[in-house]
Amino acid sequence: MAGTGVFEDIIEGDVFKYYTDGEWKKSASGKSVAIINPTTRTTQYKVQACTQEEVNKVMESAKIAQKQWAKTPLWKRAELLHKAAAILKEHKAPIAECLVVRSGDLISYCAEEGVRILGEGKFLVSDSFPGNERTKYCLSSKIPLGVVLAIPPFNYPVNLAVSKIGPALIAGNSLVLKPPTQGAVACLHMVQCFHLAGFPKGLISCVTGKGSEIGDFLTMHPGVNCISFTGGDTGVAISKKAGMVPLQMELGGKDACIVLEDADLDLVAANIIKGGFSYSGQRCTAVKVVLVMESVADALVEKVNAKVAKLKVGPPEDNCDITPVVSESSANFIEGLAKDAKAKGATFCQEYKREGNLVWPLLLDNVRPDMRIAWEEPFGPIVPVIRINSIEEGIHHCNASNFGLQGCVFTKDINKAILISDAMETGTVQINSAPARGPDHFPFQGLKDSGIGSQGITNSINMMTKIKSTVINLPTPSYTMG
Ligand SMILES: NC(=O)c1ccc[n+]([C@@H]2O[C@H](COP(=O)([O-])OP(=O)(O)OC[C@H]3O[C@@H](n4cnc5c(N)ncnc54)[C@H](O)[C@@H]3O)[C@@H](O)[C@H]2O)c1
Repeated sequence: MAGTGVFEDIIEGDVFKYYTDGEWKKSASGKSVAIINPTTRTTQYKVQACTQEEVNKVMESAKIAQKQWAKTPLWKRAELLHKAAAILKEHKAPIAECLVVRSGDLISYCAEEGVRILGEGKFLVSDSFPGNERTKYCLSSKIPLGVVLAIPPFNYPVNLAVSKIGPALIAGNSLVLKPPTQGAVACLHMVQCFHLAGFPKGLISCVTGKGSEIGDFLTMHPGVNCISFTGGDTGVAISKKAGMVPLQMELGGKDACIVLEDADLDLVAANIIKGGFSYSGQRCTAVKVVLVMESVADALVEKVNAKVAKLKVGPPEDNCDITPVVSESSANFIEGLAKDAKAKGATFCQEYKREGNLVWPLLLDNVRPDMRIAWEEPFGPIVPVIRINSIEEGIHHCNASNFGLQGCVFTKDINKAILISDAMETGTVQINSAPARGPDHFPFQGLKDSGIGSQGITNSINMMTKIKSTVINLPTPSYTMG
């Protein structure tokens, strides 16, 4: 149960506390933010509404703690991360087993990868550049950035938090976490695992509150040296407001699934179900548009429909496949897309049905480019199908999107698959599988409005460091003789 056992300290009354200076505290604001249960649409939990003053204090502590942490040997940093990973895995029950095991492994991998890549630097000699003798030796190494601000989204609140925390800490940074309100409770439990591991005070903090009150204040705070954000369009706005700090942005997507005539349609149908409807479609890498060759479209739609009919719809407690989407506004948005498609003549393979935040799975056939669903990210269980007459048409649709996260192509012809993959303007293309993030050490990045930079453990560690060089100047050229 949330807030019990070793997690007792993180809650008082019915409000979860925030974490700063190694302690769980109540905000001086006396206010809280409600977390609404998507099924019952009533308040399930509450978190502190932190003030700007409290954010300032958190930033101050983070700065001080980072200076000490940067002087902590790499192996010791790794040791503490391994400890946190073990504690997280040990206490998976109250957080949710499926969220935690992968995250524990991710933290351990960060520790191991960090020890390897941060233990190495570069040595350059000057005579490789024209006009120079060998009079200068350049030693360069990776050093921390300072305070990293981590902002994960609601749909993977633990995994997408530790994918920022692990790299930041192993690289010698301190970390301020601002969890998504829907998902904050899982985040706060995860933070307690880091607390129990014994990280120094102030090194990790977790502030909760209203985006309108502390969102911009955090992202524009002069104490922040790096922002790692995963979410929607908010990220585009943040990137315009943030100062001269490195940004890692993993944003929305409109992942296309291109299906050629020779594709294994059973495999495609299974991947559309998994890729389009798991998590009720609330995944950045969900299949968000199917671009299928006209000649196989009827057969594919029939296979997908047969599988949609088998999806269990209802509350998460009943282990259903399709469960209520995160908020009423999200359900309203999805409904808007469905209504627009209806008005413009899309074929509804199932009847549109909604109760509260629960939206029944829906496949829309014969979608055309003038419909909003052809371009917008529903973040719900609706998958549009656009019938195409050539591969070029499919690639053109994919590349006309303002998003460029992932895409996938289904064909038995590897040569065509490679050509299509190269032509698709997306951060990753999956061949014969639905888009997906991971394993967590794979590079993961979005082009265009889908992001800045690249995630993946190695890339994130590198991104959260800067290069420092020391040049040794010799009075006379010196060449190694053997
Ligand atoms: N590319 C990826 O890796 C990836 C992964 C998961 C989700 N997503 C995207 O995330 C979106 C869904 O998640 P969401 O609804 O939580 O996204 P969101 O953009 O609404 O919120 C993301 C985070 O930003 C915070 N936030 C909101 N306003 C803020 C502000 N002004 N300043 C600072 N922080 C602020 C939120 O509290 C939350 O923690 C979808 O668009 C999805 O595609 C992307």
